Amino acid sequence: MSMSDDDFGLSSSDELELQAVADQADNGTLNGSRKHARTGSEQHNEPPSKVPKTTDAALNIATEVLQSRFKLPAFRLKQAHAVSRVLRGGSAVVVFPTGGGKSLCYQVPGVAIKRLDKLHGVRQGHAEGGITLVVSPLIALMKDQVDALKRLGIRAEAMDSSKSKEEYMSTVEDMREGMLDILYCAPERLNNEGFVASMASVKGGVRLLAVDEAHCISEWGHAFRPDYLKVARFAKEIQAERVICLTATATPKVAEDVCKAFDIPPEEGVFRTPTYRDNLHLHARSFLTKEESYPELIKFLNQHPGPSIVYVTLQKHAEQLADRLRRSKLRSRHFHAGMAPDEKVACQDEFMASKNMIICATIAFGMGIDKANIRNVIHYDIPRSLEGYSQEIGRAGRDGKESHCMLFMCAEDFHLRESFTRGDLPSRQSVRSMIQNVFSTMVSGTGKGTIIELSLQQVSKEWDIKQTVAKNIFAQLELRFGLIRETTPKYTQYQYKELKLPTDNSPVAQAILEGSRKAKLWTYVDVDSVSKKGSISRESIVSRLNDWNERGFIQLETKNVHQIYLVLKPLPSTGQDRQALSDKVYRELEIREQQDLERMDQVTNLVVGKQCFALALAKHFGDELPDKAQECGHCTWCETHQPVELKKPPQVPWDSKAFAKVLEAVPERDDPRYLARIAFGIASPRATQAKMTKNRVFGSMEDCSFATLLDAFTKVCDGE
Ligand SMILES: Nc1ncnc2c1ncn2[C@@H]1O[C@H](COP(=O)(O)OP(=O)(O)OP(=O)(O)O)[C@@H](O)[C@H]1O
Repeated sequence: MSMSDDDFGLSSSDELELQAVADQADNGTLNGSRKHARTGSEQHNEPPSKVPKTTDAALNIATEVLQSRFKLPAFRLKQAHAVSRVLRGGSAVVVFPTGGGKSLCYQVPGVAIKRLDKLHGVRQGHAEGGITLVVSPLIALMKDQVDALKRLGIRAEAMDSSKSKEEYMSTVEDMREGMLDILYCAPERLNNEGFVASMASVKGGVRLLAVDEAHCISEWGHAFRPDYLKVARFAKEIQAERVICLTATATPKVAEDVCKAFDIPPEEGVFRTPTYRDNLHLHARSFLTKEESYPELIKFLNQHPGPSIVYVTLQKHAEQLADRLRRSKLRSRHFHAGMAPDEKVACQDEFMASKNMIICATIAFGMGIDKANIRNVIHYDIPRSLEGYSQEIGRAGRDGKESHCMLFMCAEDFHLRESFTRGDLPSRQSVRSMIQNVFSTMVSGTGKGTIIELSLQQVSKEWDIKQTVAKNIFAQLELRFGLIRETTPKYTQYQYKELKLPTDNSPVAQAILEGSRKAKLWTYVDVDSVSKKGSISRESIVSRLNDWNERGFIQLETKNVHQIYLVLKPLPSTGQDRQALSDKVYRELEIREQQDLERMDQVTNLVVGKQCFALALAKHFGDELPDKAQECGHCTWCETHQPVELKKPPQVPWDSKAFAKVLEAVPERDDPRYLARIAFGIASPRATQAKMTKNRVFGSMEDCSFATLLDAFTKVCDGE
């Protein structure tokens, strides 16, 4: 089976976001340049003496807010501990399982902080007010949260790219006037100079900075995003009084990294609740092929009726499986981020109301779904990591009733999983050449005004480096080496698919419609030329497009984004220095690949291990079973005391004919990874451009291990 970028449905912006959070990212240790935010009283704008000290008063107010505003009777799990620490001015890390109630840990303080000020008679006048800022990577979830808060009468807003200029300005104004309690934004927003400046001058300051999906900060996390490290720097720059980091999945190492990034003392500042849930029965089975596993899936679903989620890796497989289940007389629908917004909503609504529906979905489904009676969560394909697995099974049985989680290990799937991981690491030569060229040809200006302007899309094409990886290389140059600093990007090209565009006779709408180029599927808008032609500001055009997108009239995508980096230090100028820098960057990318491969092994080891699944999972997160029990009593291991045996396809002998054909089809000998990827069936910008993904040799050696292929092609390229 071969894989291409399209398989991941990267056409849809929220899948991009989700994928970025969920998929293995690609960068390395950035410890060297970590800048620490101050915490506790040291971090306050107010003198420490004015910080409320009595826990009881803080907790009383928090409970009062919980009951009167949020209409909930009492805190649960360790919510009260975390809220109380935050209200006393401390920073915290909260590790609660999915649906554990993390949001309340910052939402309640977001309202209670100001009441507490009043009670203690502090911050009257000038410094009154302030806001709670929430950094969250998922725009769709942000909107849901804001709507829910508004319904409760809490002054909340979100700053996302779909905001029109007017809406943006009105939110900024509200902030200035101290009219806002909670503001959500995406981490990318922190690269926007205007936003950082407005946060630094918000009336009353940022009282609390909440960082959602905080595991993205850690290089040990399954979804490391170097951009996320900028949140720690940002916290310091805007002098956030205190910070609360929230995640559902943090191994001890990840929690340690998050603590380090924000100077949170691990002993008092980390609030963790056990992930173990005794109503979840964890099962696993092993198969050679999907044809073998499908009848077992049907059997399982028939034996365990009730609302179910079946997770698969690729969008097209979600569609195909749902279709197949329907043909097997099961009520089923697919869900993935490539669907139109109203289709997604309809699907979710139907699932929420149903008592027997099966959703075949990619990982895009589930976040924000608060359905208590999901009876089964099935991984029909191998999950990407134990963190992902744990998060996904956590959606089952929130009502506490018996629920079943089945993991199918299918030998056929390993190829796709490995392709994901192997597809990220570019060749060393690509990274060297990219850095060499960027530093010599894309730098402009002098002195303080020196900038690097580039299009990641072009960089990616030219040097055969995935865009996400290229972005991470620049994040390394920024955070680890302090050479550059990313600033507000520039968009030059927008494109949209019409969904149901209403009549809009406004001059700006007319200018867009008349000045755009309509192709079969997409309409292309060159913002600068439409602006010139129609004498309409760039901002009005962009905000109208965003408005249409927001209302579901169009599906909007931005193209030709130009990344702008300010140059902070003299860049290495000799070829030798640039190469040394590139090699340091490359080393980190190699480490990421290794970690991602290990993550896959961890999933396999859970299933084939001679240990209770629930215990092994708890241990992975630095936890244990209640009363130090060694067995849960109802997982596959506990029921059989036999490890699941991994089915392995018979070893295929080395196919020298296929090897020769690859060499014949690909004349280049400059990059063994390029050759190995083509043989293995992994798309890359260079392969796509050379139309190699359509060539017969693409994926022709997928039965070989990638490492073996790499070895063989390296020998050829080295002339051995
Ligand atoms: N103390 C409480 N009492 C009753 N309901 C609560 C309490 N805390 C949270 N909830 C409810 O639990 C549900 C899940 O909460 P929330 O969305 O904050 O979880 P989460 O930990 O952020 O989950 P996820 O990891 O999926 O984002 C919500 O419906 C919320 O209202």
